[in-house]
Amino acid sequence: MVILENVEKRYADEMALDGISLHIKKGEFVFLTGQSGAGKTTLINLLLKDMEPDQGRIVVNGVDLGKVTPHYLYRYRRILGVVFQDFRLIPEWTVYENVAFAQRVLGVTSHSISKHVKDVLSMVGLEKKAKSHPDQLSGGEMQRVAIARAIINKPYLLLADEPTRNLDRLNAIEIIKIMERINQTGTTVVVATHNREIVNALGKRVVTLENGRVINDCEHGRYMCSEDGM
Ligand SMILES: Nc1ncnc2c1ncn2[C@@H]1O[C@H](COP(=O)(O)OP(=O)(O)OP(=O)(O)O)[C@@H](O)[C@H]1O
Repeated sequence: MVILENVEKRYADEMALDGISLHIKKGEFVFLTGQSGAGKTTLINLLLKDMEPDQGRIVVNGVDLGKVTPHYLYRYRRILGVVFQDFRLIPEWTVYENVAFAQRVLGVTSHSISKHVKDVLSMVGLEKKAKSHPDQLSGGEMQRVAIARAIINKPYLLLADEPTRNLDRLNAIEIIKIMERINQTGTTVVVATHNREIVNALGKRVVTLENGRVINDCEHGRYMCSEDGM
């Protein structure tokens, strides 16, 4: 479960999040929507503990983020998988190496890594691209590698910030279907997006932000929870 209680975040005199309270259940799939500047990225960054809130409390899987010291940050981050709009792959490494790295740092044996990489690449439909480098892949393929990397350690929570922004329509749909499949394996998924079509197609929970506040929170919602009067 993810709990935010009255969370505030300000940049200089800009109030980015203005008293956000939100509960996300284990296994939920949640879209975060809202206009540019509404506070979606700030919320994701707080969940990553990339920054601290000025007020309020954030608890993820029983971990109170306010109590996580820098020394234990890496442990907290192990329960997260993260996907960004710009993929963030290491260009000099192959697909295999990019995905395997998250397991290498945990000291997993080469034999197990090989099996796990094969499994996640198959889940994202890229088993034949293990030896390719990022510059030999399409944008959609690069994002699928980034997803494979994000899920290889079986995260409790998968966070994605505009994962389809740099993709065409068909690739965007493919990426979101993969995230839905990951969610079906039990991983809680939070996706910040402007993509109206994919939000409407999935019929998942939609939390809409405006000026740093939650203005709508709909089960089985549509974009901004508004088009069908929800
Ligand atoms: N590093 C920063 N310094 C100052 N203000 C910032 C900073 N980052 C974000 N902001 C401001 O905080 C508010 C929320 O920004 P945030 O990036 O969270 O919105 P967003 O909903 O993710 O927008 P977008 O959809 O354009 O990515 C905006 O008014 C933005 O200008």
